[in-house]
Amino acid sequence: METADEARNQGSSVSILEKNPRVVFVLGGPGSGKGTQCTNIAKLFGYTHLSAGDLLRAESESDSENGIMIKNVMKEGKIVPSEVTVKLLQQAMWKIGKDKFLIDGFPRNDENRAAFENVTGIEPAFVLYFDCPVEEMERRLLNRNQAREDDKIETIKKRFKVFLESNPPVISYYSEKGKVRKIDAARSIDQVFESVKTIFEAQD
Ligand SMILES: Nc1ncnc2c1ncn2[C@@H]1O[C@H](COP(=O)(O)OP(=O)(O)O)[C@@H](O)[C@H]1O
Ligand SMILES: Nc1ccn([C@H]2C[C@H](O)[C@@H](COP(=O)(O)OP(=O)(O)O)O2)c(=O)n1
Ligand SMILES: [Mg+2]
Repeated sequence: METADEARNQGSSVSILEKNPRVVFVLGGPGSGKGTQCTNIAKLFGYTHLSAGDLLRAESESDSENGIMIKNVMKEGKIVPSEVTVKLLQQAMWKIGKDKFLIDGFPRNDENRAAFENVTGIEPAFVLYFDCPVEEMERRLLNRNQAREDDKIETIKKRFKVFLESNPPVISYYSEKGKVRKIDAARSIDQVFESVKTIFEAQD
């Protein structure tokens, strides 16, 4: 995997990282409302929304050598190796060339977090954390209707288990840095967005 220095030596493609883009990580369990809220935040506050899951799904549908591996990992509810995901995020940031990104569904574990930091040298401005009870997340996922292979109950259960194990170390790491903005995500979409707005208005 490229380090920040190696990437810099490769010239113009890394210009976006040299600009030190503003990055907000958006975390929360499967079904907590990350994607829904990111769409609203992007519109109102001018961020570019990058969903790690969407990038991985697109990669898994391409001819990429990693396609089958990604599909299998997702079906098992596990987390794709960081080098694959970080590369996709980094490429998307270069290609889009904007300077304010919402990174949705990443970092999902401590390995994701450390890899992103090492490769890009970027620290998030803050971390938005949608806190929602598992029962509510399960109800939402079973009604999501996006024909996602991983929204079947067997995979949903596996994803919850992985989330409950892997998310706390990430939240602890950023809590110690005073960067976590936790939101009660069990309320309506509009109520959650009111809290989100307050946070972005205070930060921007
Ligand atoms: N606050 C909310 N209350 C009820 N349903 C919601 C809420 N936020 C999102 N949803 C719905 O729940 C499902 C999961 O939301 P989504 O934004 O895809 O979550 P995530 O990206 O965290 O998995 C979607 O069908 C969405 O429309
Ligand atoms: N950083 C990430 C993000 C997603 N993935 C994989 C594993 C996740 O269960 C799937 C789906 O992620 P996605 O963020 O789209 O899922 P939710 O919106 O939380 O329901 O992708 C990953 O391996 N690593
Ligand atoms: Mg999502």
